[in-house]
Amino acid sequence: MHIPVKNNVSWVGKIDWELQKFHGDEYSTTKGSTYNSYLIREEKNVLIDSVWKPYAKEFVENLKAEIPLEKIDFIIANHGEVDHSGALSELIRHIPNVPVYCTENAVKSLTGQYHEKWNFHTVKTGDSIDIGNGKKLVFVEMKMLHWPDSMATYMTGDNILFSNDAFGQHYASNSLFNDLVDKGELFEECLKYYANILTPFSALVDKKIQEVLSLKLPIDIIAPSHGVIWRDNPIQIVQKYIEWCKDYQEDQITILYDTMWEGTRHMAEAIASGIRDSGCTSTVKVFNISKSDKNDLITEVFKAKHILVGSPTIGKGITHATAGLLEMIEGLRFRNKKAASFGCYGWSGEAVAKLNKLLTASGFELVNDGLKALWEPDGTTIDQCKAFGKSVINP
Ligand SMILES: Cc1cc2nc3c(=O)[nH]c(=O)nc-3n(C[C@H](O)[C@H](O)[C@H](O)COP(=O)(O)O)c2cc1C
Repeated sequence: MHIPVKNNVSWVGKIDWELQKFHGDEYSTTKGSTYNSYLIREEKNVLIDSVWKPYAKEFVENLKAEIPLEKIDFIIANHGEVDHSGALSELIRHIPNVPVYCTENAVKSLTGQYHEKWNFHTVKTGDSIDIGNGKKLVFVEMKMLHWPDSMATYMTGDNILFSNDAFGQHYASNSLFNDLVDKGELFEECLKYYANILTPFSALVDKKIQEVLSLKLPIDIIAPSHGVIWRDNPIQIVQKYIEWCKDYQEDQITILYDTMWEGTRHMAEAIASGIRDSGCTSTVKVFNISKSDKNDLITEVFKAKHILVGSPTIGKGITHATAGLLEMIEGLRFRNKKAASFGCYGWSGEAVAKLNKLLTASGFELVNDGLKALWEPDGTTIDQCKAFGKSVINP
């Protein structure tokens, strides 16, 4: 499949309607995804990135229909991850000497994964290659956004920023352009992507965006490596990233709990009603950790100014779903958020102390020592939960 992007640039990627899980089971892709590969046909023919490995053969077959493979002058590998580089082995088998432009770190990641000797040409920020017709490809290293090997490629003349994973989303669509898809769905996927993948690198995102904006390059199109291409007011997604990278929060309180026999759910709901009854106008959301999509929960943590986490005590600890979510939360290094914990227990009641320890280690400011309820909460305990909710918001 080939979709024109602008002038001599076309999309030659893959729409993956079936993808439901990404990075193993680490990221839920309920709206599928796309692997965006771009073919530039100026005096030089250039391929930017490829597709995920299972689609390598069909990618190369489709590419052959576009251009005789030996006419490809350069490959640009903006990022070594297998969802973008996965068809390169198959392609380079047909054109073994084709120069592959990438960062020094990408030579390591590509060689580490494919164990093949390609004709690598390493580039640094500001390096460029001439592609004829007065146009150039200029490289910008994007170290740790989101791998050490990442970079973006800017095409002069057509003013296209091939941003790789930055500004992308896991969102399968035939339409492929931001002005042709549902805006609500699109921004939801962008936010989910930022919250789940880019949060730990927010300081770098901020620095890199300022660096690129200071170059005052005209940007007509931002062409990421997943999801839709930003051609209608592309700067809108850059502005969103500028908001998101600055310890983002909305006026929201997110309550996350798990339960075996409903007691901790009753606590969660009483805490939520205590917050609401206190006259607090913030959005309050309550989620069962075991029943919700973990990546959506991460997005709700990203949006929150306070999170409250509840787990019953099991085996002197917390439930496995709560532990799994807190492990994800720790890795994402959220900043400027407050937290409190709660949970039911039967005899020893270690869960709240454990939650407090994990939340503190993840950078949350604990607002109190938490609330434990012995067995199923009775009326008095429910009142305590309501008061607890109120006190979390107004300590
Ligand atoms: C498998 C299992 C292990 C448990 N282990 C502990 C424990 O180590 N310490 C404790 O205080 N309570 C323990 N409990 C009791 C629960 O914490 C108690 O039933 C609590 O009220 C359950 O809350 P829930 O209704 O939110 O699931 C255990 C319960 C189960 C089912």
